[in-house]
Amino acid sequence: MRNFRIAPSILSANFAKLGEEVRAVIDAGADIIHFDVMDNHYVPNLTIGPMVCEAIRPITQAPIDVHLMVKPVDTLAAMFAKAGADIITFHPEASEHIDRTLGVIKEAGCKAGLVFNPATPLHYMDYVMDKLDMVLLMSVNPGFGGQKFIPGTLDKLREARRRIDEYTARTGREIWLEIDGGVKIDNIAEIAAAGADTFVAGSAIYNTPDYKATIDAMRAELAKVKE
Ligand SMILES: O=C(CO)[C@@H](O)[C@H](O)COP(=O)(O)O
Ligand SMILES: [Fe+2]
Repeated sequence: MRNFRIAPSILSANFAKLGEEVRAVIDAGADIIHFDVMDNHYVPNLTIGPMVCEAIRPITQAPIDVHLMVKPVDTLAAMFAKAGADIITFHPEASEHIDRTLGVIKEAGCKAGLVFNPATPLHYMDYVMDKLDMVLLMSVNPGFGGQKFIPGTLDKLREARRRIDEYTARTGREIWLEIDGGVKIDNIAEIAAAGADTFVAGSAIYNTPDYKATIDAMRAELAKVKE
């Protein structure tokens, strides 16, 4: 049985009380804080930077998973590592030198990952598997919370799971497979069955009145998944 991790995206949190919102989802049983960084260049939206990461760092011991939707990547990746990020992922199309960017993140002491948009082919991971700690598949086009899950992502997840399992069997190294966009209580089991082990959920958690009830319901769905 795979370990399943739930990663609320603070993009849908109430920014007027962000610290409380981070604490609330962790107290409600979440495993990871997903931190969406958008630059109004690589994606048409603008969110939060390293200063906000630094501000929430003392609030929780849970890993902060920084999803960089920015171009260029390297300078900001280094700044987020300094600000206390644990995991930093970026979109391969946004980096001129993917291997170098992965190196910048790893040398700064963080776990590194690549993010695949719905139409981005998985071959970007081929020659850098040894530097990857996470593969993140977008199940919506990046830039906004609250979008609908793109069903074609399920086949892509199965293919990513196959590649990661083959790599792990060969090397003994684990790579997390995260899914991001439109994850809800009613589709999380199907997404897990297709291969994901880490589930970003923004609106599905933060737009509900009882975060614990929502996270418990997600875990109950995950408990039904047969591998
Ligand atoms: O990276 C992104 C969007 O670009 C996400 O992390 C969203 O924040 C997920 O939001 P929901 O689809 O779960 O509402
Ligand atoms: Fe994200």
